Amino acid sequence: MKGHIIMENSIVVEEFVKKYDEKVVVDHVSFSVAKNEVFGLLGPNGAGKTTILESIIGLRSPTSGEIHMVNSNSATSRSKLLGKIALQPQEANLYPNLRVREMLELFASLYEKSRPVFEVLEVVGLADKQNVMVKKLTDGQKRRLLIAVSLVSDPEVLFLDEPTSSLDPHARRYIWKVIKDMKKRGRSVLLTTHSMEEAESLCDQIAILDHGKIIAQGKPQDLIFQHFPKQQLIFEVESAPTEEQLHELGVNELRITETSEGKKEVCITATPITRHLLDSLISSNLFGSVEWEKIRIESGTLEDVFIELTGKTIRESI
Ligand SMILES: Nc1ncnc2c1ncn2[C@@H]1O[C@H](COP(=O)(O)OP(=O)(O)OP(=O)(O)O)[C@@H](O)[C@H]1O
Repeated sequence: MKGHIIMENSIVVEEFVKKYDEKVVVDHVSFSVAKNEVFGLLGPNGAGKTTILESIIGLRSPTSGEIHMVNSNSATSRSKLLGKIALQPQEANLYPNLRVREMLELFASLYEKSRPVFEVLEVVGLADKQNVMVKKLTDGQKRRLLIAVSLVSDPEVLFLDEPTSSLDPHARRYIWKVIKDMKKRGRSVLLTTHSMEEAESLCDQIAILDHGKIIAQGKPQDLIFQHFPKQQLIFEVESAPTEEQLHELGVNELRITETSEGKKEVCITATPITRHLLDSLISSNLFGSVEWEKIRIESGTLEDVFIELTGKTIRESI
């Protein structure tokens, strides 16, 4: 393990292999998570996400390979990591007969340094529930409280295992806020998810896993662009310019169709749609009255990348 790599990253996983009996469930996985970065492990059920996450924390030991976190070896230096990392606890760790604030104060008292409880309550959106008994919370609020518990130690790295699965959109929004808040504070987050949408909007870097192997890794937008470089710009106009006029503006691939209201729908394909192309289209005055605020750009998604790599949707794989 090279010293300088460890210094610059919160987590470094190198050639990690995990076998149960002779079954390989994680197969030579390598990645690193930088400080101030949200890293997503994506994949269907059984892909190996939880095994990787729990091995990084030191709850499972690698069959081979190395895992380092905040400059310590996960397998051999667990005590050094106390207070520096946090994993969202299970629901069984909640005390139903305590009030929300009391429960967080109890957990905060376990650490030498902790984040103010009121601040954590604000981040997870439970400030107005601070005097409510834990047992009276809804499922979504309990999940947020569990994440609050993991925030009180003000960890350098936060681990979240499918933090938003089966949550309603309201509760999900708060979890997303927690993740963005961690990043703003210069901390790292490693999360596992089945949701491509979640990964696309939250993660700086992702690794897509299938059958224990990383099949794609990088920034979500880079992965999408690598696999689906073409983008479509779509808008409606009263009357469309000729193809020749558009070619002169640098448009090489386009489709113009008539809508049910008798307007024209212009669909321009480019690799990718650049700011320069948009500027020249808008300033050309070729389109008459275009409702520019209604234009849309369509491009590939992470789901499309997953389908291309595995031949199935992530839902079909679950
Ligand atoms: N303790 C264990 N003993 C034997 N096999 C295990 C053990 N833990 C996990 N596995 C197997 O390892 C593989 C990876 O499991 P893991 O839980 O890491 O996947 P996952 O991607 O997190 O899935 P999910 O999304 O369902 O949580 C699965 O085939 C699972 O059955």
